[in-house]
Order: sequence, then C-alpha cells, then structure tokens
Amino acid sequence: MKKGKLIVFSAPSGAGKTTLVRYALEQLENIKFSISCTTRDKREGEAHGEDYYFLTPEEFKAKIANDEFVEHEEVYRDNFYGTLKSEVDRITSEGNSVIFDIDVIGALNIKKLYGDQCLTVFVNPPSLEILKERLISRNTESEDKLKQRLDKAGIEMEKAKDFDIILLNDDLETAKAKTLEIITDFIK
Ligand SMILES: Nc1ncnc2c1ncn2[C@@H]1O[C@H](COP(=O)(O)OP(=O)(O)OP(=O)(O)O)[C@@H](O)[C@H]1O
Ligand SMILES: Nc1nc2c(ncn2[C@@H]2O[C@H](COP(=O)(O)O)[C@@H](O)[C@H]2O)c(=O)[nH]1
Repeated sequence: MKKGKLIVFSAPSGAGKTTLVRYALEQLENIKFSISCTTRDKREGEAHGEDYYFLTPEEFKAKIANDEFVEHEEVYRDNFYGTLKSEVDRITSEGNSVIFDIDVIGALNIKKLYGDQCLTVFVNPPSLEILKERLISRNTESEDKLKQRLDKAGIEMEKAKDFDIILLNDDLETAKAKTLEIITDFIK
C-alpha cells in the first residue's frame, strides 16, 4: 500500500488556515484531518472528536506522561495543544494522507521528524492589519485572548521562510484553488 503523506498548514491565528484546510477536506479524497487535543474551551459549533479532542489540563498532562504526542505546545497562555501519534498512525495506516492545522513551532517540529514525507505550508495573511480584522470579525476571542494572538503574529510571520511553501490568503477563492493545487501535486 502507498504510504500516506503529511501536509501541515500553519499560520498566525486568523490567517485562514482552518478555512483552507476544511475546504481541502471537502474537496479531496484520501486526505484526513489530524484531530488535535486542546485544553482550550470549546467554541460555539465545535464538537469533541471532530474539531478537537477537548481535554482537561489533567487529561492533557496524562497524555504527555504516556508519551502519546508527536508534538505538543502551550500555544497560548494556559492553552495546550498537541498532535496525537495515534491520529497520524491511524490515518497513514489506512493509506491516506494526513492534513494538520497547527501552530508554527508544531509545524516545524513535525517537519523535522518526517522530512520529505511532510510538506509544510505557511498561510500568509495580506497584512497584520487584515489579520487583526479577520480575527475580530470571527468574534471568538476575548480581548485578552485576541491580544495574545496578535502579539504572537509578528514573530510567527518571521518563520514563514522556514516553510516549504508560502501561500498568500488574500482573495479566498484564489487561495482555495492554490490549496488544492499544492496538495494534489504533493500527494500524487
Ligand atoms: N481570504 C479571506 N478573506 C476574508 N476572510 C477570510 C479569508 N480567509 C479566512 N477568512 C476569515 O477569517 C477568519 C479567520 O479564519 P480561520 O479561522 O480560518 O483562521 P485560522 O488561521 O485557522 O485561525 P486560528 O489559528 O485562530 O484557528 C474567519 O472568520 C474566516 O472566515
Ligand atoms: N502545536 C500545535 N498547535 C496546534 C495544534 N492544534 C491546533 N493548533 C494551533 O493552535 C492555534 C490556536 O488554535 P485555535 O483553534 O484555538 O484557534 C492555531 O495556530 C492552531 O493551528 C496542535 O496539535 N499542535
């Protein structure tokens, strides 16, 4: 059976990676989403086992102790996120490729582990101002959380050069088309 590949979408919060990853999952067969674990609160419309595995900090720590993560990070203060080994194994063992929506440090750690089997895509917002507008209009973050996310964005943007591909997400339809092109080209 052909070995599944790993496609990692990453970006500062609000750049649009979830939007593009969800679109790719709707459009393409043979790619499946790596459901991460998180300790953050569930947003309206999110479901356990679909968007994330929502865990308590104690449950998350137990998984660290059991060595269940490929990578994990305290992405924002008191909010832990991690990729489970079992997700990657489950999807690749079925012959499918895995698509990830994870932060910049996590993405680069996965690349280090999987090398050429993995493609890293940095979703670039047109500007920090537009990133801020997108995050505000998504209306999911408290003022404090919004500030944490925006404060981190500049440093994250500096890491774009370490990714295999930089994908500009300005016009959404153009970015969606480019997303499909990048993925199909890599997994063919
Ligand atoms: N090209 C675009 N033009 C305008 N709005 C966009 C575009 N792409 C995404 N958005 C909107 O911007 C907001 C942020 O997008 P999304 O949630 O996909 O970002 P994200 O990078 O996954 O953020 P996070 O890391 O916080 O999960 C959403 O409301 C989404 O609908
Ligand atoms: N290092 C990891 N980062 C992850 C993982 N799952 C998601 N994320 C990233 O966290 C931020 C915030 O996500 P949000 O859903 O709270 O907006 C974002 O950059 C995600 O991509 C993971 O398993 N590991």
